[in-house]
Amino acid sequence: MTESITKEKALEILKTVMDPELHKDLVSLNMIQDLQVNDGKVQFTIELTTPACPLKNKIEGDARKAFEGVPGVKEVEIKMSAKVTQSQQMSEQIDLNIKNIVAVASGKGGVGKSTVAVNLAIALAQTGAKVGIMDADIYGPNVPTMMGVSELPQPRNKKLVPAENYQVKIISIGFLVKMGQPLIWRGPLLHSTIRQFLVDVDWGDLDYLVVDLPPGTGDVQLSLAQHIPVTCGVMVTTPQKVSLEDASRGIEMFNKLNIPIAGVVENMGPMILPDGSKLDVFGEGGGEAMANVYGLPFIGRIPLDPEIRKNGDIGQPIIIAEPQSKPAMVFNELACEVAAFISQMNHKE
Ligand SMILES: Nc1ncnc2c1ncn2[C@@H]1O[C@H](COP(=O)(O)OP(=O)(O)OP(=O)(O)O)[C@@H](O)[C@H]1O
Repeated sequence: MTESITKEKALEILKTVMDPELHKDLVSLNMIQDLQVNDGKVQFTIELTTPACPLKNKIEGDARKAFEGVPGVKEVEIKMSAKVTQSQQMSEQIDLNIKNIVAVASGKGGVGKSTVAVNLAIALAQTGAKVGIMDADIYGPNVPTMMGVSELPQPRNKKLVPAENYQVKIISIGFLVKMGQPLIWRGPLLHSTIRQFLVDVDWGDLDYLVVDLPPGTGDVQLSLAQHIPVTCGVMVTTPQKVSLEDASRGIEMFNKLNIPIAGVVENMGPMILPDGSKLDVFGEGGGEAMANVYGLPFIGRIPLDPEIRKNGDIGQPIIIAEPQSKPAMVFNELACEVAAFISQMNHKE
């Protein structure tokens, strides 16, 4: 049987190719975009940190060489492009007093993205930071329910005033639509609403704004993330294969937008039963393995726990309702990881 080349194998190979200036591999540096492997043909784009990269030819040559003699590789097609930092461009366009925007995303619905966003926001606020959460999930804006708020205060000075609970300021698309009433969000309406959520909301000064993106990695999510000056992303997945495949598309979405990823979170891992044994529902470890393949930090494994659902439903996130529980501790560590990632990023700039 002849060996065939897979996307995972191609990524492993690209991980051996170093950027000669940054002394890190191209995958960890998020320089590999649009990787495709079909019938022995490997295609990808190398995105350079600066358009006038003097080492462009060397990087391309090294990447090509890495595939030489690899079984199953028939052809290698490399495109070179240059990075434009979306968030930098946009911050200049909108005058914001928000220091850092963290976008929480998932490849598909129901994996616990909002749960992670809400608990992350509260954990960050509990460290003393000024925090807001923007619920941009047009398909299921459930942040208000999870945060225990149902309406916005009266506007002030022609600006929307966010609701507030657990020291977190809250804005949600859910405040604009009646419960259970579907609303078709066409692109321009969605974008103007999101922009309004940034510009026309009296956020005050914020250290962190956590954004709960709609699930998925299609055009809606892509253009939404493009309309917000995102500092970094957090990818939420469950451990099972289908969810992981969707999550890897999510990682590629962030890469396409040049948004650095603070890490991957695996939610709904094995449930810990009262006798200490584990009940495996969706599996375990898939999120961490995926993070490793993409050279990303793995920043949290949250077990499946009925208390998370119960407390979410009554507007008391687990980090508030049961601060000593295992999931609450994981959320605290997750918040530390995200904050550390951002401070390292800001340090580099
Ligand atoms: N680790 C967990 N253990 C038990 N229940 C959980 C866990 N994580 C999330 N849930 C529950 O699963 C449901 C879906 O979670 P959540 O709304 O956070 O997911 P989502 O990915 O944001 O979904 P959507 O696609 O609707 O945006 C909620 O009822 C939530 O309380």
